Amino acid sequence: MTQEVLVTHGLTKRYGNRPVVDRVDLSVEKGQIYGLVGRNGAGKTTLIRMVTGQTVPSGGELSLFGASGGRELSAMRAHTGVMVETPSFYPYLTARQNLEYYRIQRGIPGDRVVDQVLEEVDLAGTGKKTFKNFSLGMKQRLGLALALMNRPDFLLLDEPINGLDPEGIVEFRNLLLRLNEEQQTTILISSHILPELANLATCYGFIDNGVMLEQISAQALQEKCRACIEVRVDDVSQAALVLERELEVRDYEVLPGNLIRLYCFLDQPHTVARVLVEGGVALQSIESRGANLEDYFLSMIGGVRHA
Ligand SMILES: Nc1ncnc2c1ncn2[C@@H]1O[C@H](COP(=O)(O)OP(=O)(O)OP(=O)(O)O)[C@@H](O)[C@H]1O
Repeated sequence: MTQEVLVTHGLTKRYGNRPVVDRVDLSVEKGQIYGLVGRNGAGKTTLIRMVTGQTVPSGGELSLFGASGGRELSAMRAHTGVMVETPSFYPYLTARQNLEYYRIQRGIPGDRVVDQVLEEVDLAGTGKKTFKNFSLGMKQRLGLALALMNRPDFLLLDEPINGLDPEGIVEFRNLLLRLNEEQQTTILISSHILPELANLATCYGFIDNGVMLEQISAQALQEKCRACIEVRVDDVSQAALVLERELEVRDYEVLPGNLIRLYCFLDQPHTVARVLVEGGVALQSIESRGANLEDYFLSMIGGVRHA
């Protein structure tokens, strides 16, 4: 049985008359790593802030671990860990001293937790190094450590990878995968760069202008973004027949606009072209397309009319 950690129905936030989150339906299941993808200003932070209780919704419903209102919902928020902006740490304190400060301030019992979370984010060895001398990657990992201090079941991270170098991205990604695998932490992570979430998210939600455009599993997205040969022909039925008969092609799909995508013969577009022409098909264009998540995202938001 799947267990829903977060569900929203028609969740809306308006500033003045302008909806910045507009009737969003979203669901995050236990164990998922949910990638919330959208351009700057799409409404990701506002959405996350409504879940964490930092922003009051203008409309719609929200439930966390099955609790949808009042005290019950507040109690469930105690099971979440949040990293919305890079938290303000003291520049002249070490990682440990900074976390110890927040532990006391938040009333989290036992000082062992500080060492545990530092270990988990690979900062246990930073010793006397003070925060001002940390790399951006280390700063982000310290932010994550802070979000982990209350041992959350559900982590919400707003653009934590933003600005990290490729090595920092890999480190952060591995950390989240480890948390997800070893501690079954459910994670919602936002980004405006879809490929940053590749090999990490198990499900994606695409948001633009406050509107949820699509929720799709990582597997389905990979399928959609597979490398292919795209051919435009005068007669798709005839072309499909020729490809099946002459090349025994089975892995293909027919799209609107007289397009066929082949997921085989990727290194032989000339063979595909020749067979089609010899089979009496008028070939209008043939193109090899690489797998590209970012193109998919851009084509999707490009296709939406902005009000
Ligand atoms: N307190 C506020 N008052 C008015 N408008 C706001 C407020 N907070 C956010 N907005 C607007 O809401 C829209 C969505 O902002 P939000 O920060 O949620 O987007 P985002 O997807 O997180 O983008 P970014 O990555 O740039 O933060 C933006 O146009 C922003 O200017």
